[in-house]
Amino acid sequence: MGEAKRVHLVDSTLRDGSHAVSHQFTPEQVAKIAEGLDASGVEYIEVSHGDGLAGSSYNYGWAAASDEEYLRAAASVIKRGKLTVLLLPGIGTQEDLEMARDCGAQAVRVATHVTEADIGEQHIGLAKKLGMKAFGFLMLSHMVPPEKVAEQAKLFESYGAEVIYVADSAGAMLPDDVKARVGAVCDAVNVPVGFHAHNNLSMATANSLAALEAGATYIDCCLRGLGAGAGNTQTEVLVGVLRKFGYETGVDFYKVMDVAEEILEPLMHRPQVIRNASLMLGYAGVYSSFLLHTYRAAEKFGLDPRDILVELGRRRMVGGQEDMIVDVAYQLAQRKGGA
Ligand SMILES: C[C@H](O)CC(=O)C(=O)O
Ligand SMILES: [Mn+2]
Repeated sequence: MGEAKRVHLVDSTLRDGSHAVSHQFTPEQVAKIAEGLDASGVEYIEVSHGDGLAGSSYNYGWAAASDEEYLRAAASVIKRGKLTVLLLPGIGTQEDLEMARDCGAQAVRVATHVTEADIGEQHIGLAKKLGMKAFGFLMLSHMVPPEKVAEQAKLFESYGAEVIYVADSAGAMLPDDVKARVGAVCDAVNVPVGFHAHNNLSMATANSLAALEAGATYIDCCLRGLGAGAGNTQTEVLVGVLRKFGYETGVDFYKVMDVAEEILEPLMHRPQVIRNASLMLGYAGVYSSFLLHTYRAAEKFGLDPRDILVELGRRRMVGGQEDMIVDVAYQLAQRKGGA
């Protein structure tokens, strides 16, 4: 038998997954989940507001506790894994990153829109100065061709990023789209490449495998697939599937299944299924964390959320423009009312 290929897993239940519980995890719950992930052997455990450090706000949804409380809770139980944070330049600041480092975060993923890696240069630089592992994370990578993703990945690499991620934030890609983008990035940079999937078209696990086939070695996942929109690649499923494909994750399959069923599942507000609106997010190629905002706006203005999503896709709206959803809904309602 050949040597198993190593895959690095980044579990984002306590970051992307927080979208699905409206950022209402308590620090005690965070500690329990982080402890379970760590005991299962998960290498990177990401803890932040769904929209990254300092995401707790009117715009992105108030969290039940501060970043510092969450990070300290997780750091107090993580023994083997690396506590990781996500930071969107413009939302999170240098001070937020320093605070995360003080709390014990060892890695940061600096996330920018796929065409805007340049706004991540200072944060990558600071992360390295603080002794943290710095990842560059290209959001909504489906929106541009593979060459453009590769160009932006090279920028991240030039700033010192040690891993570059292709993120299918809207769950809009099919395996060939993933292979084209991940393959182009792998050809362009000399650092490891990762992939972050969303499950809007039920392709998250298949797309994660496609990314590995194209050369990625880091893959994101969340217990029970918890996450924005239709959620992410399901950690415990991915661990089982990767075993069957001959990959080594270092994660104990049974233990991680138990963490999902016994610790995470009772905390979920609703089952993580692909509802029609999430399907529409993938279909229309719209940012996953727009979903709850879209539902709220649809209810407020008496609209079908699918119409709002199609319009958001048509306008090519990007992460950070959540406040515009209400404007779009208002305009659609005006049009519908014949005003
Ligand atoms: C801040 C975003 O939600 C990052 C992410 O998980 C994605 O782009 O997908
Ligand atoms: Mn995501």
